[in-house]
Amino acid sequence: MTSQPLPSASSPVVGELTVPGSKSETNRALVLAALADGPSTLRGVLDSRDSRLMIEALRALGVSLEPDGEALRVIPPVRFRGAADIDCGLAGTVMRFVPPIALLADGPSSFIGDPHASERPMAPILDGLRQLGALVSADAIPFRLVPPASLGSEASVDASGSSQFVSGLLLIGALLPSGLTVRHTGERLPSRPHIAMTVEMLRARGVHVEEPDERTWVVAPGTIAARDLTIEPDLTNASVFLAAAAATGGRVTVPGWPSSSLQPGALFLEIAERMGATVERDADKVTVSGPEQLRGIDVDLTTASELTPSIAALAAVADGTTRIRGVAHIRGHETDRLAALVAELRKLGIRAEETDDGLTIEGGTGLTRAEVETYADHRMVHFAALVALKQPGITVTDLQCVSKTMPAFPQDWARLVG
Ligand SMILES: O=C(O)C1=C[C@@H](OP(=O)(O)O)[C@@H](O)[C@H](O)C1
Ligand SMILES: C=C(OP(=O)(O)O)C(=O)O
Repeated sequence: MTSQPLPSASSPVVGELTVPGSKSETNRALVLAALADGPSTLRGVLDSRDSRLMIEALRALGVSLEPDGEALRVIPPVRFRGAADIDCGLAGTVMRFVPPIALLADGPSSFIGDPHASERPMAPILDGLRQLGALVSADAIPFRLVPPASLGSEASVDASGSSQFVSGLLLIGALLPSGLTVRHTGERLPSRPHIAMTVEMLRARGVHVEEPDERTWVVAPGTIAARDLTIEPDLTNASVFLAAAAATGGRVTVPGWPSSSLQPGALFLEIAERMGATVERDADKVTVSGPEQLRGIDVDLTTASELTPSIAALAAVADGTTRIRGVAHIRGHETDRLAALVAELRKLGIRAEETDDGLTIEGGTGLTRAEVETYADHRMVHFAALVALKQPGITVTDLQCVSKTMPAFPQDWARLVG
């Protein structure tokens, strides 16, 4: 694959940009519409590789998903049917949210994915499905799942590797005959806002979910009410464009920012402020303005680990040391993000170290031109695009992998930066 040049910013980045729907909310809304008691109409649905994989996976299981003007009409089947070779790509939400649905199907299903998908942690959720009665052939992709004749109601999982193990189980809990109790057995639990998003979206559909303590969720048996909804814009993707303003002393506005959101991308605003940027809100518009020079910070990203590659890029151009903590589990994301970021920062001439649960980055020393490797990870493109603003001649190996969550990223970036 030939590497592609990324634009540098000869002047501060200034502009306004609307971003498409949230990956996390889209793929939950699709699953919940598929499990619901009637048809749903979804608007603002993200069109990206991860959402297309989810749509195809649900279709394979018997769900009807058809365009209805700008919206998507989802009609659940009377009974899910087992399906062969359901492709998860590299999508965590597909590989962790669809196998629980296959537990409810009339026959076996099998799951496949991209080469790196087999490296992503799956054992805890597959073990959770075994506790509910399934026969599962392996502990990683590819695997085959045979649903049981009678379904259990309790699963204990160590979700320190991914919050999606808890979310995936909770999504089907109401449709199990006795409901579902999920217990997290591990020490740490990353990405709690994503679990809160799952719980809130279930409650919004009439499902009774209790959280008796911070490691237990109890879902009552019942139906999941069909619901029409409009998906929020993806705030993690939006934050990359806001970060362009922060890095260059520019000014970028994103419209459509929700007044409150469970997306962890919303936390970018306070992190940018701590690094020296200014954040303004005017109705649904958020504007970030960059300072003359960003400053390094000490930041715990346990709740918002998706932001790590963008914050690492800002850290590289900020004065002083940045410490990113609480993200050990991102070694199991699209790639080992801690190793990837350290390798690529060093290529760019930046001193960076991996710690037990994060990164230390010595910023502000200037960058050298380099070819940044993406490791098929869309957020490594975000990292590369941000550092490239500050150093002409930076290229990236696989720009197209941004299609995982935002296919229009290259065009939108060129328009804003160019
Ligand atoms: O449930 C979700 O939509 C997500 C949960 C998080 O996963 P982890 O808990 O594995 O970090 C997040 O990083 C991922 O991008 C999306
Ligand atoms: C970790 C991510 O994705 P996934 O949903 O595949 O886990 C991500 O988008 O940063």
